Amino acid sequence: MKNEAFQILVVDDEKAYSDSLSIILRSEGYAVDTETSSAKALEMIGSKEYHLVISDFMMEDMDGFELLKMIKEKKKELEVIIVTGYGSIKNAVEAMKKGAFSYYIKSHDPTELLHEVSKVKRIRALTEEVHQASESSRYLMRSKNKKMQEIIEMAEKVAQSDTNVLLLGESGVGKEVIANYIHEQSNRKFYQFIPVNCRSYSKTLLESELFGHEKGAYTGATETRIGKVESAQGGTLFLDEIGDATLDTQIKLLRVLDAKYIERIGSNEHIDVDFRLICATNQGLKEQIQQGEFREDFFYRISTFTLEIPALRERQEDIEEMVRFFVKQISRKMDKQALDIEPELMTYLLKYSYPGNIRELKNIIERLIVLSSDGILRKKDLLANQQHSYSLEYTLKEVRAQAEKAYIEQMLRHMDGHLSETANRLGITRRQLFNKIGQLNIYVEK
Ligand SMILES: Nc1ncnc2c1ncn2[C@@H]1O[C@H](COP(=O)(O)OP(=O)(O)OP(=O)(O)O)[C@@H](O)[C@H]1O
Repeated sequence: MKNEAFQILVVDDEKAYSDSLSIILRSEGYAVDTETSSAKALEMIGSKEYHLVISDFMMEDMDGFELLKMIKEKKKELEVIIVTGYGSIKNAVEAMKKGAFSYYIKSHDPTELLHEVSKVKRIRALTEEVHQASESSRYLMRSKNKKMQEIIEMAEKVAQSDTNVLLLGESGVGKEVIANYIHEQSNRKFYQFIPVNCRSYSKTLLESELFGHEKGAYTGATETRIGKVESAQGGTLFLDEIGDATLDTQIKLLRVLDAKYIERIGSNEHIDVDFRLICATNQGLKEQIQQGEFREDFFYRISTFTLEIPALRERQEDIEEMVRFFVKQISRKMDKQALDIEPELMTYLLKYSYPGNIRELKNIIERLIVLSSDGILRKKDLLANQQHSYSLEYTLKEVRAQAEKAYIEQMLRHMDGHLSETANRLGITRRQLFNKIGQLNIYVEK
């Protein structure tokens, strides 16, 4: 961040002093506002994005402790440097214990203050970097689960070689996140990580997406286009849902892996390619081989090293931290203030089975944040507004069961857990309701 983008608010009821401080700070290029009243300063902090407040400790309308406390309540991450006379160093030290960044003694050399300001700026830049990394949808959160820890360790090891990797696991468990992690840990990290979802394209389109085409290669090919394999030059190609590639496309990929060159569609020119291949699937490739839908030779070629990522329900020790992580990540993205999680909601989230895995957990949190109007995430919002968007791997029977379960739970809550009334409203007998509660594993609040 350039100094001009670093916004400082100087608060001092002695105007002459705040003016002279602001001249010094501006001479270094910082953007500075000054304010003589603490109450006004608080208003300004609420309406403008400051990076630092430099505040006098003794002011008429509010003492430094109180102002510091109110600033930190409003904006926890906003740093405050306390300015004080020589006589009240003890108070300034106390203020640091309460969250001030540092203090500056009025009679000292102003370069001391400038030094502190540049420290705040540097730390700010570092935290922003960390935030940006953890805001990426490719960020890999560490795990407390033993199996997951082993997988991450193995991913780090395999990253050092050029081996092809096959990632197995249900939808939403983080296969793409792991593939990207392998790339980032490898020497290929200076080149690109190129993901392609084989399910998103028809056969012709997938091949053109992978290998590119020359202008006029087929109807609609109005421009020469570079394929993803070429874009992954030097880096990593990630083929998601590889089970959806047709036998023809599999042969072509196998040839590329052997010969290490491609031909764009509509051209005979050989273009040398060098990349690492990571594939992923949530289907049983072995069964597909038996049914003749997947080539055995291709399977062996892509699965030199296989990692099976566990479902979220098998790593329950991670759920609580993940919930807190996504609450922070998503609320920052949506520009919402810190949010609290109601304990009943956490209990529910810890018990839930997440058929859609981490993606589903993330979606649930996002929905809760949108619905929360008072800074608290509540269980009732989740259940009352459950949208019926299902991951595309259920049978109709399973979807029906989920919908029934959600509706019965909603009615039970509405009827304050009164079983006969609930059965009545649902148009079933009490006995049928009991059966449903058992079959669908419905949670009845006591
Ligand atoms: N370890 C993790 N830390 C933080 N976020 C994660 C982690 N694993 C997965 N996610 C998040 O969960 C979501 C699903 O992850 P990802 O797309 O990698 O799953 P997938 O297994 O590749 O899914 P699909 O099979 O449907 O392609 C993403 O939004 C991703 O950011």
